[in-house]
Amino acid sequence: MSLLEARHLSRTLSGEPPVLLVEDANFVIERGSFTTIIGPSGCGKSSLLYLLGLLDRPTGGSVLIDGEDVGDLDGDARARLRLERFGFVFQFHFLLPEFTALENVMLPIRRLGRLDRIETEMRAMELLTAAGLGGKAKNTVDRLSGGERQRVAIARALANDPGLILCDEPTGNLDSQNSARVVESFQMLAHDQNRAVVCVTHDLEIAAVSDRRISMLDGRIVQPDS
Ligand SMILES: Nc1ncnc2c1ncn2[C@@H]1O[C@H](COP(=O)(O)OP(=O)(O)OP(=O)(O)O)[C@@H](O)[C@H]1O
Repeated sequence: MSLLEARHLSRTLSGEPPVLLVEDANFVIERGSFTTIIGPSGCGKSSLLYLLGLLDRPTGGSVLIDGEDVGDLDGDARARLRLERFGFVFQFHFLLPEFTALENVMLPIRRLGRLDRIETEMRAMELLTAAGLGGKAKNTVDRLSGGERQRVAIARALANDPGLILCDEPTGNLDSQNSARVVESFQMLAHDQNRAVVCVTHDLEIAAVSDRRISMLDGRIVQPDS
């Protein structure tokens, strides 16, 4: 059974005329795979990612997680699923700048509420150490470089051990060295840790090293399995 599936997935914004963001997307995402979503600016890549991540609701079709259609879930159930099953990494990291790296990674663990305070701190510290930031865990985010911030954002995305990592232009603000490091970590998360990584990107080098590319044009998928 696939981890994530888009089945006739569509999103239209009502208006005169209506704006078609995503039209009839069909694909499956398997564990252990690194997938990129590519295509020209405005073709609907982010819109598709938001649907997959339950950050937006489709106007047609469905998203399935472990074979279950999540369309009927209410907002609270969707928020819970996001917290348990997904990690998100965006171009702008959305970390809390006045909090330390450690506190930022601890936040989603505390929100899920399965670990006590000491376990939460240990888990967050483990993730930061794995990201090469053990020595900077107590730095506030505004005292970290762009590359370090994005590594904290990845550690935060992994906080609750999600099977799915969804990213939107995660290297958009990084130089080539930091960008390569982020991409390596995505490959490791997919191939060594058997998670699924789905990444919207303009960067053709990242697309080239991904296992699979989903190409979009004008809201439609044009090459589902290139
Ligand atoms: N709330 C909105 N109202 C009107 N149009 C919108 C809205 N949100 C998105 N769009 C339009 O929908 C289209 C798809 O947007 P989306 O952000 O998904 O594209 P994208 O491929 O991710 O673009 P980029 O690569 O530039 O980030 C674009 O033409 C955008 O202008």
